[in-house]
Parts: sequence; C-alpha cells; structure tokens
Amino acid sequence: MAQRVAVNDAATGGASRRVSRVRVAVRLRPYMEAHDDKAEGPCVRGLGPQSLEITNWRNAMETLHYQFDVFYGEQTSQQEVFLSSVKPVLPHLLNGQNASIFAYGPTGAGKTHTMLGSSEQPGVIPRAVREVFHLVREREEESQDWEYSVGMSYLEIYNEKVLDLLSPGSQDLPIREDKDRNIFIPGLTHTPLTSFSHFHTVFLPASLNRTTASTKLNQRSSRSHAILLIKVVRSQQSPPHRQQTGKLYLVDLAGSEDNRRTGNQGLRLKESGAINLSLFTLSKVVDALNAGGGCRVPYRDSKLTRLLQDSLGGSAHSVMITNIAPEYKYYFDTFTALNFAAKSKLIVNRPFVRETVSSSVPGKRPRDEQGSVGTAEPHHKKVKGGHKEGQEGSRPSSPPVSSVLDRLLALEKLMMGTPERERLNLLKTVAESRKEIQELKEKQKELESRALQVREANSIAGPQPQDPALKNSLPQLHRKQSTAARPKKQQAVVSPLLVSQELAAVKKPVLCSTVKSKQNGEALGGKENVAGDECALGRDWESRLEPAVLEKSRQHILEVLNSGSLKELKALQLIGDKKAKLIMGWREVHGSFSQVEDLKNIEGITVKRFSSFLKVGVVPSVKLSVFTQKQCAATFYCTQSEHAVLNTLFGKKFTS
Ligand SMILES: Nc1ncnc2c1ncn2[C@@H]1O[C@H](COP(=O)(O)OP(=O)(O)OP(=O)(O)O)[C@@H](O)[C@H]1O
Repeated sequence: MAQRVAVNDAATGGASRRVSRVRVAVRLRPYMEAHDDKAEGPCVRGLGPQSLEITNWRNAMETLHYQFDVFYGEQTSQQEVFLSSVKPVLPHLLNGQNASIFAYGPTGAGKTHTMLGSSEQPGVIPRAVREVFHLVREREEESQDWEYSVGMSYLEIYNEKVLDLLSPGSQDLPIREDKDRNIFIPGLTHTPLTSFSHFHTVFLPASLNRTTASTKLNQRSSRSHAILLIKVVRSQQSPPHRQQTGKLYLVDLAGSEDNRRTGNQGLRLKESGAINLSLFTLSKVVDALNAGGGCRVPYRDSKLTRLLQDSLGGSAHSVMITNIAPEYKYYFDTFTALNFAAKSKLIVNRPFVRETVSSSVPGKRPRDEQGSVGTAEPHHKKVKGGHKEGQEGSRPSSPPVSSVLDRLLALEKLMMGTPERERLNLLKTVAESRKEIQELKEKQKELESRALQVREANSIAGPQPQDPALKNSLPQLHRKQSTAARPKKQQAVVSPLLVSQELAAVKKPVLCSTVKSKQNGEALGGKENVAGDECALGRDWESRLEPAVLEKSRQHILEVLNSGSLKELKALQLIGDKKAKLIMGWREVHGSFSQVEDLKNIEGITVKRFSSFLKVGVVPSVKLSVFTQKQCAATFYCTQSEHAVLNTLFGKKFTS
C-alpha cells in the first residue's frame, strides 16, 4: 500500500514552502450595442496593462481607479489570456502541485467565453488541457523513469446540488472530508484520458449536460457553477516508486444576478437565489481570509466554497479571471465584481508537493487515485515542508517547532524499554508535549498570517494617480449625468474604495473653505462633505488643543497600543475586534509602536481612518474642554462613528 512520505527540498526545489498570492486578472468584454438599450456608452475603460477606471456612482464627474495583476481590454484575444495567466501555472501540475483557474463576474460578462470559448476562439479549458498533454509528452521524452497518467472529472453545482456531468441523471453527490480533513466526492466519475482529442470526445457532450437557460441578460446563461478537474499522476518506475499527484481545477462560476434586471421568475428565480447565495458566501470566505488571525472561514456555508477551499487560502496556485461588461446596465454588478477582485488579490495560498511512495508494485494506485476521486486531497500530514490542509475555519498550518518536536521524539525513544509505570508517566509527558506543539503551531500560524498580511498590505499598490500623459491619450469615458442610481444596499456595503486621486485633490480647497466658513456657528453637514477629505480631517483641530493636553492624550493612546489587552484596545474609539487583533499581531511581529502614527501600517487603517481615530480618540479624552459644542460641530467634519461620539458627549443628536 502506498504511504505518504516526506518530500525533501531537493525534490521540490524548495517550492513546497513557497507562498503564492492569488493572481487576479480582469477582462473587459467588448461593448455590445445589443446590451445597451439606452445607448449610454461604456462606464468602464482600461488605463494600462494593469489598471482601469470606472465612473463613480457617487459623483458622475469622478472615476474610481483599480489596479490588478493584469487587465485585459476588449481587444484581448483568447490566446493572450491563456499565455499570460494560465500557461505559467500548468507546469506545477506535473510536479505534484495543485492549480486552479476560475472565472468570476456578473451574468453575461464573458466567463463562459473565457473558460470555454467557441470552436473559432477556444477558451482556457481546451487550451489548458492541450498544454497539459504537451507538457506530459515533453517530460516523458526527457526521462523514461517517470510515467504520467491524465484523467478528468467534471461536475456542476446546481441549486446547491453537486451533479456529475460525466454521468447525467446522477443524484446529488455528497461532499466528504477524510480523516485528514481533505475534501473529496465519493462516486464522482473519473475518466482516464489518453490524448487531447480523447478529452474532446468526453468533455464536449458532458458540457452539454451543464444547466443553461435564457435570461433577459444572456441568451445562454449558465445556471450552475461548473468545475472541471484534470488530474495528473506521475509515477516513478524504479524504486522508491515515488508518485506525485497534481490537480487542475478549471472553474466557470455562474454569474451574480440582479433579478430586477434579469426578470427572473419561478425556477430561474430559485436558481438565481442559489447562485447569489453561494457567491455571497464566496465573498464572506474572502473577507475572513483577509481578516486572518484564526478567524473562522465559512467554507462550509456553501458547496461552492467547500469545493474551492483549496483554491482560496489553500494549497493551490490560483488565478482568478474577473470578467466585466462595459455597458451601464451592468454598472453595479461591475462595481461589485471589481471590489471582490480587489480584495481577492490579498489572499495567500501555500502550494506544496503531494507525493507518496509505494512499497508494493509500481502502478498500484493509492486510495485517492482509485475511485473516490473528485476533489480528494492527499494526506498532507506527512508531507514535509508543506502544510496540513487548511481545516474548516482555519488556514493551513505551519510545520511544528523543531525543538519541541525533538523533545517529543527523544521521549518516544526513551519509552522503548522503560518499565510500565514510568512508561505511563512518559506517555503523559508526551501527551502534554503534543498539546504544547499544537499550541505553538497555532501561535506560529497566527503570527505568520499576520506578518503576511502586513507584508501584503504594504506591497500591494493602492490606487495610483493617473498619469496625465496617459489620460490625455485615452478617449474620455462617457459619463452618465448625475442621475446615477443609488446602489443596492448590499453593494454599498462592499467598500473599496479607490477614489480618483486627482479629483480628490481638486476637491480639497472647496472643503477647506467650507470648514472655515462654517466655523461661526453652523454645524457642518451635507452629503458633499462625507467623501472623506484630508483637508477637513487635517490638523486644524489639533492646533486648537493645548499641546500638553494633546501630547498627554497621544501618550495614553500609545500606551494602550503597546500594552493594552484586547479588551483595552477595543475600548479605543473606532477600534473594533478585527483591528484590535491586527494591532496585537503587529505588536508581536514588530515590537512596540514608537508613535501613534505607526497605526497606519496596520491593514485597513488608511490615512483618513487614522485621522478620524486620532480625532475621536484625543478629543473625548480631553473632554472637549477647549471646544464649545458649536465650535466642535463646526470644526469637525464627522463620520458616522464620530457622530456617535459627539452625540454621546453632548447628549444631542447631530444630524450630519
Ligand atoms: N471577450 C469577448 N469577445 C467577444 N464576445 C464575447 C466576449 N466575452 C463575452 N462575449 C459574448 O458575450 C455573451 C455573453 O458571454 P458569456 O455567456 O460568456 O457570459 P457569462 O459571464 O458566462 O454569463 P452567465 O453567467 O450568464 O453564464 C456571449 O455571446 C459571448 O460570446
């Protein structure tokens, strides 16, 4: 029987310990007159090979800028998408690692076109499978010692049911977890493939089994999430008969749908509900992964996220292609999709090599190659340099701390040939050591994920000011006039926000003068000011406080930051549970905060947020002694949480 063995660094080239960020590409579908009954023009356009802008629904004169790993404009060919985003990850498969490519985006934005394409313009799936066979042939020519086998499974998640597309008429398949917490689907068909043309003969009829229907927004809309699994098993023909398994997940997600526009009713409405719910869970998973700190990741809340567990925060090399449509009628879906894509690029996976060594005849396959198939994962426990699979509610863990492991091994060795009573005592010590290892692992895992987050947050470019030369060379966006509709509540919650830099700059003096002119007594108000402006949030309020008082308050905050418990941190204004945990993590990784400003290094604490924090943190602590109520209201431009503070302090309702 095959057993899992350690994979040394030489075998993996050190890759087993590598961290791999989810690569996010955005593809803009060509503008289609047919999709734009009001002839409003596009609401989104590319700015460069990695950036794009979309009209700001809050202010029709502004645009929001986004930066991704790659941006594919309307003219990008299927070949270009494949070559730059997909082909580079495929060699990992032949080295026993997993990879996933998934297409995300609103209905009708081009996901199926990207993944499947047509006979004239084949998409990612046929190109990737062809390339896998090409790589296999190359490897076989290089060495006779390794034999390769390729196979496929194909399923859809329709109305929260897992259906086998290679076995039409099959019932909802269960998703199981083995003792090592690997996800697999017992009973899912696994078909061995001999060549690319063989793949075609199996795949084409199976894809016709996928549930599609016509909606108002797409004549042939996918009503399910489709997952194609290509498995490559690489077996060594001579001792020690190593065997590596790499899996490629090719995922065409169903599109998010606004049923007011799709006009869905009855069955379509039910399908749409299931689609939207699973995509919402996907978004929650991404949020939880970004929050880090051991917070529960709700993989189990939908079948989609359960099956994609490996691709998000797991052990796969992942590429997300977000498809968007340029027409105004897709505006809010596009906006939501871009925000989802922006937060997904923070996710970090930890790919590693999966290898077994067969102690028996070569060719005899271990359990997960024999039939349970599906997305069964190998047993990671004994994979050195890798990580045990991210358990439900946690991220993949780190290798144990070696000193404790050594102690444990020494103890176990000592136990051999020890009298019964002493052996029992030793067993107890071993149990305690195991517990200690577990705790250390958890601690290390938490620290690693926090350190990663800080690094990622620092390295990922935020919104970039637009290059004026580039701006002039591009045609202007057709701007919808101020009648831009308000977003749905749910969409408004997903806050990006990458406000156009130069436009923000233009606004500053206006807000400054507003602040000054209102100092004579009126409370600041009006929605215009709620855009968060550096100037309004500026240092003016600080200069009105006694320097000594201000310094004392800052010192107090600094003390709490450096030595406060979780509870004490949460007691600071605008610091919730998540931020408090991030602060504690930062403290553990970097040591003390030398100044309050160091807070800006924490993920999610922007300059604006920091200013608000300081303001509401300092002012209540000096009990507003230097301000009258009117001055305070006039001087401060208030966010919602600041309102709460002011209302509490004055026992009066501030309305703006
Ligand atoms: N890059 C592109 N170039 C040309 N046509 C495209 C492109 N992207 C999409 N299309 C066309 O747009 C239409 C909708 O695309 P598609 O069916 O792929 O959308 P989808 O996102 O998969 O939608 P749904 O989620 O409803 O299944 C199709 O007619 C498709 O051929």
